[in-house]
Amino acid sequence: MSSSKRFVVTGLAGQVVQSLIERAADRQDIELIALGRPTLDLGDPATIEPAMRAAKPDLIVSAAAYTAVDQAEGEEAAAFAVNAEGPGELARVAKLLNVPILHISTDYVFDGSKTAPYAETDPVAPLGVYGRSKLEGERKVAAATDNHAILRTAWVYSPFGKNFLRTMLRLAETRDGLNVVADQIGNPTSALDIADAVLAVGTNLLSSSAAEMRGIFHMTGTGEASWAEFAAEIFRLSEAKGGPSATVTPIPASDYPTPAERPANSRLDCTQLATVHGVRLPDWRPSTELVVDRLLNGEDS
Ligand SMILES: NC(=O)C1=CN([C@@H]2O[C@H](COP(=O)(O)OP(=O)(O)OC[C@H]3O[C@@H](n4cnc5c(N)ncnc54)[C@H](O)[C@@H]3O)[C@@H](O)[C@H]2O)C=CC1
Repeated sequence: MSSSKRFVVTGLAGQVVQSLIERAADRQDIELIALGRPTLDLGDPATIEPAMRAAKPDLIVSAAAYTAVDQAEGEEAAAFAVNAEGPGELARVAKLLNVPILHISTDYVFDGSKTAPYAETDPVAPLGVYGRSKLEGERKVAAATDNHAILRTAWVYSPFGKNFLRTMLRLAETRDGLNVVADQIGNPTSALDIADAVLAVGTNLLSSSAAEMRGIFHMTGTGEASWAEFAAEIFRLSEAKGGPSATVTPIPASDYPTPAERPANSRLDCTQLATVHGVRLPDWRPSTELVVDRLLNGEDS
C-alpha cells in the first residue's frame, strides 16, 4: 500500500481548517495536521520554520489569516504581519523543505467594478487594508517559491466559526424582519466544499510537477447571489425544517455603512480550476442546505 501524504494546515479553529480536519478524516491517503498558536504564530515568523520542520509536511496549506475585515482598517500592521509576512515566511519554508504550498486568498483583491465574473488575469485593485494585506501575501508566496497554488475564494460559510449564514440564523431567532444588502453580488462558498477542493488540488500538486497546475486559481461555489438572495434562501431552507426565519428587506450597501468598503461584484470565474485541476465546486444552494441542516440538527456548536 502507498503511504499517506501529510498535509499541514495553518490555524486551529477557522472555518476552512475545521472543514479540512473533517474531510481528511474520511481519507486513507491523506493525514491532516493543524498547526496554530502558540506553536505556529503567523504574526511571529520565528515560530514558523521550527513548527513546520517538526511537523514534516508533504504539503503546506496556508489557510489561517487575519480575517476581521473591518477591524483591519485600524490594525494595518497586524493585518500585514499575519496576511503577508507570515505567508511569505511559510512559502520560504515550503521551498526549504521542498514541498508545495497551497495558499488561500480572497475576492477582496478586486475592487468589484467589473460587470462580469473576475478571471485570474484581471487587474487587482483592493479597496481596503484586508484586501491589500492578502494581495501582498499572494505576492510574497509567489516570490518565495514556484511550487505554489494560490486559491482565491469568497463568501465563505460553514457550520463552524463566524459567518453570514450563522449570523442570519442567529438574528432570526429574535427578529421577524432583517434588512440585507442587495447590490453586492458574489458566489457563496461552503468551507466544506473548499476543503474537498484543497485536498484535490493538493493531491494534484503532489502527483504532478506541471507548471500549469501552479499559479493563481479562482475557487468559489457555483452560482451567484446577492447577500439578500443568500439570506432569503437560508431562511427558506430553515423555515422548511422548522428552524428560525425572517422576512428579508433588500437594501443598498449605502444604507449599511461599514468601516471597510466591499466590492459590489465579487464573482470569480472558476473555469481555470475546472480545466487544469478538474475541480468544480458544487452549486451554492445544495451546499447551503447541508449546512443549514447540520446547524438545525444541532450537530455543530
Ligand atoms: N471568510 C471568508 O468569507 C473568506 C475567507 N477567505 C480566506 O480564506 C482563508 C480561511 O478563512 P476562514 O477559515 O473563513 O477564517 P477564520 O476567521 O474562520 O479562521 C482564521 C484562522 O486563522 C487563525 N489565525 C489568525 N491569526 C493567526 C496567527 N497569527 N497565527 C496562526 N493562526 C492564526 C485563527 O486562529 C483561525 O483558526 C483565509 O485565508 C481567508 O483570508 C477568503 C475569502 C473569503
